[in-house]
Amino acid sequence: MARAFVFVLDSFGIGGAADAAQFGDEGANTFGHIADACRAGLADRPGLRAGPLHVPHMASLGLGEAARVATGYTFEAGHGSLLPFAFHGAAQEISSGKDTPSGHWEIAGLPLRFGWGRFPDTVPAFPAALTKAMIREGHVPGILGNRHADGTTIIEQFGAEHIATGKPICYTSVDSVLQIAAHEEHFGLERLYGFCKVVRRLCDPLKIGRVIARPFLGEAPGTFTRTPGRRDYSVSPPEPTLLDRITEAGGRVLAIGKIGDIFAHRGVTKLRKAAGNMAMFDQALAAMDEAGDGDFVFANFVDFDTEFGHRRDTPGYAAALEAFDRRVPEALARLKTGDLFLLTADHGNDPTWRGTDHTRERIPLMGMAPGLAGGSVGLRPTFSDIGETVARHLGTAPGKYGTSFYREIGGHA
Ligand SMILES: O=P(O)(O)O[C@H]1O[C@H](CO)[C@@H](O)[C@H]1O
Ligand SMILES: [Mn+2]
Ligand SMILES: [Mn+2]
Repeated sequence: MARAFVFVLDSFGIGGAADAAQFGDEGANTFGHIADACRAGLADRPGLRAGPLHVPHMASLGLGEAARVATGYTFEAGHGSLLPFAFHGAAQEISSGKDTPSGHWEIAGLPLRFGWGRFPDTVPAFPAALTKAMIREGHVPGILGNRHADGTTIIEQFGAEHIATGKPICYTSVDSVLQIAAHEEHFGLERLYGFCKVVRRLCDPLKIGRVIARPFLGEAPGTFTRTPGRRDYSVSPPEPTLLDRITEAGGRVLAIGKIGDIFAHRGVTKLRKAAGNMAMFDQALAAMDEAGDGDFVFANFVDFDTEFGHRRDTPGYAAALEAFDRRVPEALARLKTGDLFLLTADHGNDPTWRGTDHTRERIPLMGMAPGLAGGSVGLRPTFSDIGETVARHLGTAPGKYGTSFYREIGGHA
C-alpha cells in the first residue's frame, strides 16, 4: 500500500534562492522574516496573536532544519525533538517564473525555464491590439486599470467607475497574469467568467500563464471586498506532469483548492474546493481518508499568499501559519505505513518585503514517511525532486527532471 500526500502552503518560502538578485529579491525570506518579526514583538495584533511564532508541529517535522539548510537561519523555537520518520530539507527553483504555476508545475516534474509572456510595468500595460480585441470580442464598453497593480488597491481606485460604466478592471503584476476584477452583481459573476474565457483565448498567443477572475462586492470605496468567486484560467502544462503520469498508470489524483485550475484540470481525478485555509484543510483530510493504494492527494492552501503575503500582513501571515500548524496533527494521525506526507511551498511572498509581489526563494521540505528512516534530504537543486520522490514512492514512471530523494529517506532504491 503506497499513498502520497503533498500539501503546498502557498508562498511559504524559506529564503536563500541562489538567483534571488535577478528578481530583485536578494535577502527575501518569508519564513525567516515572519519568525524574526514575531520574536521582536513586531507581529502582535490584539485579538489575533502575540509573541514568538508558535508552530511546534511543523518544527517537529523539521522546519528549523529546513531553514538551516536553505540559508543557515536559526529558528530558535525549532529546537524541539523531531518526530520519528520525519524528513526535511529545502529546494531551489529552476523555473524562470516565481509564480504559482511555475512552482507547482516544477514540483510536478515540469520546470519551465523560459517561455512565459509578461506585460511591461507601464500605463497602459497591455498592447493596444489586445485591449481592442478584449473590448470588441468581450462585448464591454472599455477597460479600466490597464497597469501593474495590487488587487485590493485597484478595486478601491476604480470600483465606483466600474459600477457606473460597466468597464471591467484589468491589471497585471510581475507574474504572467492578466487579472480582471468586476462586481459580482452589477457586472455579473457568470458574465465575468465568460469575459475571462474570451481574454484567455486572446492571451494564448502572448503566452500569458493565467487569466484570473477577481469578483468583488460592495457599493463604494471602503466597502469593496473580493469574494471567494476567484477563478484562474491557466494555460495547459506543455508536457505531461506527474499528475498525468499517475492517472495514466491507474492511480487517482485527489486535488484540493487551486490545484485543479493550476493544472488546467489535466490529470485531476477529483477536485475539492473550499473557501479559506481551514475549510481547505477539512477537504484535504477528507481526501486523505478517501485515498487508496497508488493515489496522490495534492492540496494548495492559498490564503497564505492571497490574504497575507500580497497584502504584506505579517501578523496575519503568522496567525495563519499558527492556525495551520494546529491542524497538522490531524493529518499526521491519518498516516499509515506506506504513506508519504510532505509540507512544502511554491515560491515566497515575504510580507516584510517591498512592493506586493511574490519573492524568489527556496522552499521548505518537511515530511514524514512512516516505516522509512527519514532524516535530512539536504538542499535539492530543483522542486522537481518532490515530484520524482512521489513518483518513486507510488511506483509511477519517472519524469525527465529531478531526482527522487526516496532512497535518502530509507525507501528502496
Ligand atoms: O494583488 P492580487 O490581485 O492579489 O494579485 C496577486 O495575485 C496574482 C496571482 O497569484 C499575483 O500575480 C499577484 O499579482
Ligand atoms: Mn502561489
Ligand atoms: Mn500570489
